[in-house]
Parts: sequence; structure tokens; C-alpha cells
Amino acid sequence: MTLLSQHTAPEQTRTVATAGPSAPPVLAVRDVRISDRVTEREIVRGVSFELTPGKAVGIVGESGSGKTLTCRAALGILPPHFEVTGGSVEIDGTDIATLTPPQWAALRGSTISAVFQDPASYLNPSIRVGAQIAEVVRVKKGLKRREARHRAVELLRAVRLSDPELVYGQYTYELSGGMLQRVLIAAAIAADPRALIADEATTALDVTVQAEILDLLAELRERSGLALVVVSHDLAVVAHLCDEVLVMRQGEVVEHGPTRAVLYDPQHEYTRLLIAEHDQYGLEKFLTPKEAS
Ligand SMILES: Nc1ncnc2c1ncn2[C@@H]1O[C@H](COP(=O)(O)OP(=O)(O)OP(=O)(O)O)[C@@H](O)[C@H]1O
Repeated sequence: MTLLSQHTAPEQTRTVATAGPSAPPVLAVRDVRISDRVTEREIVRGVSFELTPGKAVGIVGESGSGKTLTCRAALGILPPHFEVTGGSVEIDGTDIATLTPPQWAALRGSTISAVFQDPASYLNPSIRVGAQIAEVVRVKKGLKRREARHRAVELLRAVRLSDPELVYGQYTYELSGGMLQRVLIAAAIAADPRALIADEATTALDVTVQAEILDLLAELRERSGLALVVVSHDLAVVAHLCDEVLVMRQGEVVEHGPTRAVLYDPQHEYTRLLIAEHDQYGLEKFLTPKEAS
């Protein structure tokens, strides 16, 4: 394997060339700062990245470094006592701070959507899972009940559930963790969003199911140009999916650049530490031969 350090000029904090004017970012996070109003502590201290169609950006870093809060800020759903105290988030060129709640409701799901860990807590246990997806389609796409049902079954098939008709009529307790995560992805893509935030979306799953879900996300990206933000404590997941990676520590981005450059030629001590921790899991097996050469 050739080390990327042989090809990459060292920089302390890398920045990545943004896409040309032909591809405006679906999501632009610019120097976002997030504070806890109660403790008056600044938790996220200046995160920036741009997500153009079909691109995948990974966010890695230790627990509590602010990955999830950054994603929640991008979705306009910060927990109650947190607020964005600096910078901006733009979706399709619109600063989300200027959006009214109905405008937000229209954007969420249809332009940007998300899948978090623990799917069971995002699905209603007393409603059949298919009906929950059909409801998203009905509300967001304006389809009639029968068409929405048909579309929901199609979505369950698209996330590679082997018997979508059967799954449509099942309740959460009847499904495995991997199946639930697929259902959640189906719900998240039901309104054809252009960007999907996957926050530790495969963490709770066993390795085989995790690999299947990652392949599914990669396929959605390839097929429909879905842009991805992938949050994971697992560098291998990010190596598998992302073009670009941000390494966060204590609310700050310590390194940002093309995934293979960051993983093969880390500039920051903390990134090196993260990579050393992952070495035992064989990070290189997740890089394609092209990337690893
Ligand atoms: N709902 C909340 N209430 C109180 N504190 C919170 C809440 N959400 C996040 N925090 C705090 O904000 C900080 C950043 O949390 P965040 O969830 O963004 O980290 P993370 O990098 O996603 O961590 P993890 O990998 O463990 O999910 C942490 O110190 C956390 O304790």
C-alpha cells in the first residue's frame, strides 16, 4: 500500500475546495457555534462544511465532541436549552434562521432528512410500520391513501426488506434491529430528500447488518445523488462511505479534508490517536483498492 503522505502536502487544518457554481450546496454549515443556555457553556465552537448533491461528508470524534448537536442544528431541532450562537446553516441557499415553523416543516423530510441510532424510539409501537411510512408519503408528497400505501411498499422494497408487503403490516416489536433501521431509512427517504443525515445509524447493529445498511446508503447516493452526512465514532464506516471527513474534539474541528488524505496522512495528533485505536480493526479493508493505492 502506498502511503498518501507521498501524495499529499501537509497542512495543519485542511480545507476542501467547494463544488463549482453549477452545484450549489444542499447544506452549508458555516462556522456554527452552539451553546447551552443553562450552563452558558459553548459546546460546539465553529464547525463548517458544505454538502453538494451526491457528496458524503463524515463527522468523527470522541463521545460528547458535538457531532450530534451539529447535525441537530442543521436540522433545526436542537434540544430545548441549546441555541446556535454563531455562524449559519443554509439549506439550498436559504439561511434556516429566517425560516418560519411551517417553512421548516416543509423542508424537513423533503429536502433534508435524518436517521438516528435507536430506530425503535423514532417509530410508533402501536401503528404498523408501513402505515407510518405511508403517512409520511401522504403528507409530504400529497399522495392519496392507496397510492401512499403502494409507495410505502416500494420504499420497503428499496431498502431491501425481502417481504415488503409482510413488513408493511408489522409492528416494531415484530422486527429485528436491522429491519427497523431499514424501515427508518425508508421513512427518511420517503419524501425524496436531497440530503440525509445518518447519525450513528448503524452503531447498534451487528457487523453484517451494518455492512448491508452502509451498502444501501452508498447505493442511494449513487442512484439518486442523495447527499450524506455520516456521523460515526467508527472511522471504518466513514472510510467506507465518505469523500470528506471532519474530525471533532471538544466541540472543535481539529482536522478536515478528503477522507483518504485524513486517514492516511493525519496532521493532527488527535486524528492519529483515533486512527491508532482503529488500526486493530483493520481500517484499510474498508477503503477501496483505488483509495488504498
Ligand atoms: N439533550 C441534551 N441535554 C443535555 N446535554 C446534552 C444534550 N445533548 C447533548 N448534550 C451535551 O452536549 C455535548 C455534545 O453532545 P453531542 O451529543 O453533540 O456529542 P456527540 O459527539 O454526538 O457524542 P456521542 O458520540 O456520544 O453521540 C455533550 O457534552 C453532551 O453531554
